[in-house]
Amino acid sequence: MSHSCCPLKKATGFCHCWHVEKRSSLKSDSFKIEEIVNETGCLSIIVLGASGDLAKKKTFPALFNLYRQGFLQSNEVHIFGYARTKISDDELRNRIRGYLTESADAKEGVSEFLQLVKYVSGTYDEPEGFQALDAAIAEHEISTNTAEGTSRRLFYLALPPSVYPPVCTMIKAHCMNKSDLGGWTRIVVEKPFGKDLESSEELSTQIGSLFDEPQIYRIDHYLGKELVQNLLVLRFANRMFVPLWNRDHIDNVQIVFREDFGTDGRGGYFNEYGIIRDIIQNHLLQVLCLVAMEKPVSLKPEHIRDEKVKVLQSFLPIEDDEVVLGQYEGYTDDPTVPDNSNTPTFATMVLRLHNGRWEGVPFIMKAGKALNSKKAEIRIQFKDVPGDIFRSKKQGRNEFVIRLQPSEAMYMKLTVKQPGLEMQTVQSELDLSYTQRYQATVIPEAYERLILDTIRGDQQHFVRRDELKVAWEIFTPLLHRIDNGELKPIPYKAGSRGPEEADALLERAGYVQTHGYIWIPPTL
Ligand SMILES: NC(=O)C1=CN([C@@H]2O[C@H](COP(=O)(O)OP(=O)(O)OC[C@H]3O[C@@H](n4cnc5c(N)ncnc54)[C@H](OP(=O)(O)O)[C@@H]3O)[C@@H](O)[C@H]2O)C=CC1
Ligand SMILES: O=C1O[C@H](COP(=O)(O)O)[C@@H](O)[C@H](O)[C@H]1O
Repeated sequence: MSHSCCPLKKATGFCHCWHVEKRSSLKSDSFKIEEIVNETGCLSIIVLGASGDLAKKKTFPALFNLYRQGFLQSNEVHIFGYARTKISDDELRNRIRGYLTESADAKEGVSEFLQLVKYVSGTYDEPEGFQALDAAIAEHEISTNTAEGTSRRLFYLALPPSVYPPVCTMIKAHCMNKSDLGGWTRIVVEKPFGKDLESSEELSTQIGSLFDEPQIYRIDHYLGKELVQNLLVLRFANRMFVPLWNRDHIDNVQIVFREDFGTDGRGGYFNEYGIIRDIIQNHLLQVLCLVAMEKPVSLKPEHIRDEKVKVLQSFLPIEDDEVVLGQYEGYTDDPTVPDNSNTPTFATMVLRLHNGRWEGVPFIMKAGKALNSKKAEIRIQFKDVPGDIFRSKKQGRNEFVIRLQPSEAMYMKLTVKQPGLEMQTVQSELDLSYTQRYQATVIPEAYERLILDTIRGDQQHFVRRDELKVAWEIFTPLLHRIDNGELKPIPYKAGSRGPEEADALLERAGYVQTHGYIWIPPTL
């Protein structure tokens, strides 16, 4: 490393500047699940609902990033957009172009990538559109494959769940992989998968009658986030956490999602679902499973998903007095939202597990839109030190915080001696901030990682049917009470912390807030 920046080096022979070294680390080989084989040959990715919000903001950008990094090869892959909107190939390309890259070095690839994208227009419940789609895919397969080529077809349903059944029926009837020489047909379905236990089971049965479970990828993009994927490693590859991760040491766990904007033009969708179905029943519950589950037998997808199901089966019913709902003022100004809407845009609730590891430990789930900040994190608060000779309890407890976004980090809040002559204690932290520690690493977008998993046939980070069923069992009684108007959201100001009653619930559940200390993400 050159130390020419240091003015004292000449006099002392040493550099006195601080440098953040770009250290190489000891890395293990990446883990490969034995059954997953790297395949080659023609790959068709079909984005259904290509005219929509998710497709332009997440699906196409993720595909572009995979292409840019060489995971999608131009001699193998073709991407098809499909929707009812009547637009040309170029119109679709122009719609998505602006979402593809922010970095200058990636600009060149954009036009090449867009040439791989074609558009087919059609309805979701009639054969004609799907026959045209099948013909377009087949044409690509014939032109790409050598005589003995395979055919891999990935259908990404970026659509409202209400159209999943007709779309799956049409795919099954008209668009399946036909090659005798190998390949597959897979479908990716988005959340929310149903509205309650009954509708979700109905949807699962309909889709299950058309596709086998290994062909269905129920995506929950929180499972593709870097720090969520780190949870298994953190918990099961670090000896120091093993004795601490249980009811003997942990007082409470919080899993928090906050957004500083409202429903932003998605009011019609959101009002039908609400914050519990949109965020808590899927994203936060999946995170909770990874925090609470036992060590799986191996990293095989089925072993991991078996452990998640056991956690989900251990929940006690949610009590109404452990739920606070909110709705931000101005939510019903959206013309697609009825004035008398009872839909919560905020919820805090306590979930309780009835098992040996977690009995008595509240898992506090908190999610809200139009709040005063945007972040998602897991906050594990430890119990007080018995016989605390420093009386440091007043300053705050040990907390292990996993910041999922923004500024990915994990930090451990500790009580330490305040530097100086006095014996005083102060709250501080051990901090692993990703922007600082992994400066040269670009953290992949969740969708990028998960789409790559679907191509590779890795189901580890996708939700299995029985997992989904138990997830709905937990929330359906509460959701029905809200839908029936038995529980009402409390109004809160947009840009606030949410209803004050939520803080009171946190306190009742045992969370002790640290006063006068805040973690600040380090800057470079
Ligand atoms: N947007 C987001 O940030 C996220 C979305 N999701 C999920 O992804 C899926 C797609 O979301 P999003 O893109 O926002 O949805 P959109 O409302 O943008 O719908 C996508 C496309 O589906 C078609 N469509 C819309 N409503 C209907 C309808 N009632 N009947 C038939 N077709 C319809 C439209 O295409 P056309 O009219 O051209 O056929 C539309 O462009 C949903 O399941 C959503 O919950 C999940 C995570 C985040
Ligand atoms: O699934 C959804 O997630 C987004 C938040 O995703 P994030 O990756 O930005 O945290 C949320 O805005 C949306 O309402 C919901 O449908």
